[in-house]
Amino acid sequence: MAVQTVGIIGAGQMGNGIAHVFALAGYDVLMTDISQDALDKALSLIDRNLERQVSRDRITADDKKIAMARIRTTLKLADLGQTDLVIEAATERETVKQAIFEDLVPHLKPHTILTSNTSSISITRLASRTDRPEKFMGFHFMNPVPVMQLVELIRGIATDEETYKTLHEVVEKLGKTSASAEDFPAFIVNRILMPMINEAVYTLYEGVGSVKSIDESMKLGANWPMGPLELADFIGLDTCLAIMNVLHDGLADTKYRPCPLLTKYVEAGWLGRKTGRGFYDYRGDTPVPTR
Ligand SMILES: CC(=O)CC(=O)SCCNC(=O)CCNC(=O)[C@H](O)C(C)(C)COP(=O)(O)OP(=O)(O)OC[C@H]1O[C@@H](n2cnc3c(N)ncnc32)[C@H](O)[C@@H]1OP(=O)(O)O
Ligand SMILES: NC(=O)C1=CN([C@@H]2O[C@H](COP(=O)(O)OP(=O)(O)OC[C@H]3O[C@@H](n4cnc5c(N)ncnc54)[C@H](OP(=O)(O)O)[C@@H]3O)[C@@H](O)[C@H]2O)C=CC1
Repeated sequence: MAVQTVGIIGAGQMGNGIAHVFALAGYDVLMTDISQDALDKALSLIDRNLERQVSRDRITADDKKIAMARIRTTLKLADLGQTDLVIEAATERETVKQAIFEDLVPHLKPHTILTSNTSSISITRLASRTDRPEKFMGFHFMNPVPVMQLVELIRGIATDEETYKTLHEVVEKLGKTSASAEDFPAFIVNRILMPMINEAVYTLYEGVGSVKSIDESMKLGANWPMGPLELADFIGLDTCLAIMNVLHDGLADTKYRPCPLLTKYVEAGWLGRKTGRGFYDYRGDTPVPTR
């Protein structure tokens, strides 16, 4: 089944990056969110990120103009019923995702493929609440989407071969590389990465290191491009905590218990870059550790 129009639900950090790469690759994009402010912010961020690629001669000014013209926004979830492929990229809370799919399903065309950009939540469970589990997949982009090469493809227990093949072709058209993961908690990337980030928070919580020394150690000692606490702020501390809870609940192993300090930051609303403050305070000229 050919994909031409793509619906994106959630105009946050991931939604805007997904819209960016699909529009640049020639797809027509319709992005929705529950707040007009989030949609407006996403469009200006996409414009800035495309401009950055123009200034580095990665794309031409014309490519940018055509890509921006391909992105439309709406506050009405039902409008996405006209698309060929839907990518849900709303908050990492299963109840939020389930409610979105339940509201959307009555408006969909018979052939539309449904996907979630979830970091960790069961694809089989999300699919079971729709009218098309055979056309449902995990379609997991990495942050920042315009830069990261990987897309994790996760089949639910009922996903059919045609759906998998269609999405595999879409990943190739985006110029990215797919990796297939089995549908178990947090799939591959976050099954490995998030416990490492959680361990970095424990290292801070137990006073083994400071925010600065922990991030410096992993950047200079393990050649990480970002320190684990800087990366946690980049991902979003609410998303990091949500993933740890999915691992802890789904695998029933205490080694996945989220660090109490991570929970504290989330409860304070200090979610990282997206709220201006997390393990670092981003409200000044340079990021300052908050602990
Ligand atoms: C949580 C999940 O479910 C899954 C996940 O995503 S886990 C998180 C995965 N992501 C990571 O691990 C990110 C680790 N960090 C990095 O790779 C790098 O720090 C980084 C690419 C984010 C920035 O790299 P950098 O060298 O410090 O920045 P910089 O040299 O300015 O930018 C490199 C490129 O990235 C782009 N870029 C940087 N930050 C960006 C952003 N926030 N959004 C979009 N593009 C960005 C720049 O435009 C530049 O693009 P071009 O090469 O096309 O010119
Ligand atoms: N952050 C990351 O590094 C990565 C995240 N992911 C996954 O992508 C998804 C989105 O993450 P991220 O972009 O970081 O999250 P953000 O919090 O940045 O964005 C989520 C967006 O979804 C909106 N939203 C909430 N409820 C609804 C709804 N019912 N309908 C439409 N929009 C809604 C939010 O609005 P509001 O803020 O007003 O609630 C917000 O604008 C999550 O599943 C996450 O696990 C995957 C890879 C990497």
